Amino acid sequence: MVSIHNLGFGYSKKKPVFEGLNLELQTGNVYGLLGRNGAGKSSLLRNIAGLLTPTSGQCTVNGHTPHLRQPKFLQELFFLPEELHIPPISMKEFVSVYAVFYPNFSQNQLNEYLKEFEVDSTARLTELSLGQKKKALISFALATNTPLLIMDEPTNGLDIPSKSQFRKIIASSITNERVILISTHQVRDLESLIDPIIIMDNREVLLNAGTDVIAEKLSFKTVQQVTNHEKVLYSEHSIRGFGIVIPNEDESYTKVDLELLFNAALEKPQVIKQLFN
Ligand SMILES: Nc1ncnc2c1ncn2[C@@H]1O[C@H](COP(=O)(O)OP(=O)(O)OP(=O)(O)O)[C@@H](O)[C@H]1O
Repeated sequence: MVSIHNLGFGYSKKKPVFEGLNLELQTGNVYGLLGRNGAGKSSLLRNIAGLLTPTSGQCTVNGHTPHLRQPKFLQELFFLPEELHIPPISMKEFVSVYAVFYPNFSQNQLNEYLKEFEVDSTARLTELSLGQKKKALISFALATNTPLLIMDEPTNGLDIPSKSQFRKIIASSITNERVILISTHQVRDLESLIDPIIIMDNREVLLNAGTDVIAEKLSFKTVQQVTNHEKVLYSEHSIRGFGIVIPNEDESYTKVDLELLFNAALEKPQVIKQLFN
């Protein structure tokens, strides 16, 4: 559904944000996009949403070129940015203005999500708290039923119960016709939801793989002593000992620890690229 080949982008010619970036996104998945601050996650999302124009390469979404912003493409995409710009109107008025742009918008689904998130649909959106605003717009975004839904840091500002409601709602709304792409720093909050995992660093995509493939290739363990140093891709001290990432050589599958995976990818980018490409 999303196909990116050799994509280059920069805010100035001298300083590219990414170069030669390749990425394929298939329907039926909730992708988690990870990367350190400034890695280019928001810029990539905005390129896919057609809000920024690539300097080289191609990006297509369901056959559309995003930056041309053709009406048919805009109907198929909902982009929820990290910083929300909300008009001083109620959700009912918001629906009457914006729902017409989305042919598969469902009022019933919107009501269901707002109820699940316990958001007052009669209040002016600008008078809601940050978390409530986010939940109102996440509900609207999901109710548009667009084939591509992009959310930049959606769980920022959500309290603990809302994060679990978010996971539940997203998990129930993914279909075989849809791609949900979520950029996040809050890997612990979304660990059970996002799969495949995309890691961006140093102007490129280091990894784009499902957790089944990751577990096939890497083991995540807690050990008391780090031995066999040459095999250990990454280790970090914790209260329980050392969390380590090593190549999976004995076909025993461990649960993927996203934080360890992320740190391992940043510490040994070439090894991770070789393992997965
Ligand atoms: N409007 C802009 N004008 C110029 N440079 C920008 C602009 N927005 C972002 N950048 C630069 O582009 C690079 C990538 O930024 P981007 O916001 O895409 O990263 P990110 O991975 O989303 O970061 P974060 O995790 O901090 O949100 C950074 O070096 C940033 O300084």
